[in-house]
Amino acid sequence: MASSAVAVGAFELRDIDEACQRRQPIACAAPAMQPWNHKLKRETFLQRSSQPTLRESQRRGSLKCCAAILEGDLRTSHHYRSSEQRVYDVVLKQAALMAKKAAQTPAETPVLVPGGEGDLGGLTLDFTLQVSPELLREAYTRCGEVCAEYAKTFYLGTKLMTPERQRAIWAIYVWCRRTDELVDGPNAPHITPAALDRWEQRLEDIFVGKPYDMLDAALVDTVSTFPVDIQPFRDMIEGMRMDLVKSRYENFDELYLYCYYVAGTVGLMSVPVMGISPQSKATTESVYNASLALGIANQLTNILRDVGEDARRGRIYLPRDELARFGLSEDDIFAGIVTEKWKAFMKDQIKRARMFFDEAEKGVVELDNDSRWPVWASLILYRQILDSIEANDYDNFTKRAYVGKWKKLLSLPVAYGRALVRPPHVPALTSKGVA
Ligand SMILES: CC(C)=CCC/C(C)=C/CC/C(C)=C/CC/C(C)=C/COP(=O)(O)OP(=O)(O)O
Repeated sequence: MASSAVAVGAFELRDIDEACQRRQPIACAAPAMQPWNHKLKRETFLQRSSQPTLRESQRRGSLKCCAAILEGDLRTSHHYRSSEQRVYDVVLKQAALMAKKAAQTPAETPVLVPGGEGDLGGLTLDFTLQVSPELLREAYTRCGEVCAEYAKTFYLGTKLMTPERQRAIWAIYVWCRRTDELVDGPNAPHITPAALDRWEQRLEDIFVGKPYDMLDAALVDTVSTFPVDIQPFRDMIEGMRMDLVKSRYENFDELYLYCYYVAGTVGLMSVPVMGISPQSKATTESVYNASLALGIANQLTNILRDVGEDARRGRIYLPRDELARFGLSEDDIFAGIVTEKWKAFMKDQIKRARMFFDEAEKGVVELDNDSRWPVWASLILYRQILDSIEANDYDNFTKRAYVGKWKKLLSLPVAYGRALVRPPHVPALTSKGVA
């Protein structure tokens, strides 16, 4: 990465790398290095949660940081800036790419695709794939079946989207599911960083039109039809790498990065397919930001629901410094006893998860008409898991919080009603004109 000669203002990356080796920070005028502009409320909360305040030196960054961000490489930039700042740079980049790619004509779907050979943690790949329209249809149908099996409610929601959008969302969902299965599925004990590298190479192939199997072929078609960028996909694989080696989180900054990798990325992948309403006056980046917030909110909720289950696997996805602030230690998590300290800690964590849901809600209204309903449905349902943790009196060690069937069913018309709300600031259009 560092040896390529990409111009960064007055510098080139190779100059940057040399400067970095001399540990020489400088002010950087790269376009991605914009001042941090999240909402004050959120920033204050994050500071409370041991997020460092934004110092001038952080805003200026360093040469290496500029280079890493321009390359979209969170792995390199993490020594210099907070996770939220770094992830926000990805949001800005995705928003800019969406605008740029949306203006271009879509690439042709590849017809004859040379295959390859490889080994993915025991799975041997060997083929040349002929992608005919029938095969593609079959591939998408299979993606839909997988989505229906693992994410029923979300699948039902996608049925309200246009056929092109629903199948694209299924293809993305299936890729995420397969990526997750690498570290969480039956083959997980055999998965090594090298296997993840091969999965990433396979991803790169998908983005140049070379699928290894039918499900990949669906994604090849999706990424050539919609302005979807590869970066969030790469970042999700990075999250899996992180999961292989990391089972403790020192502070919220570390946890935030993990949540971005494994869930915030899904939001960024989905927006280009779901589309922003033509009536929306919101900036693309604010919609991306809301989608990121929904991914983070979902993942934080998932973590809070699964504390006991994760502890039994030796994992604690809770900020260690915040536990300490409430007088709690690792041993308390493993002991799994609901104490007053635990309840106070949980209240604080639930509050933060709800703040991310609140931020996400502001963006749903800006999505295209037929995309709002499934997003509202999944948001309302997942948010209710937090209520259920409260209803369980914060016992997430021995009880799994869930949303009952009737509550789930009731959420669907509520979501539908909310989805009817159009983006603000624009008069509602009727068949006779402006109402
Ligand atoms: C809000 C705006 C503007 C757009 C929406 C963009 C989207 C679709 C965001 C959704 C992000 C998302 C679904 C992230 C995945 C988060 C998550 C924790 C999934 C859990 O998956 P499973 O592990 O299958 O869940 P269960 O364990 O609950 O079955």
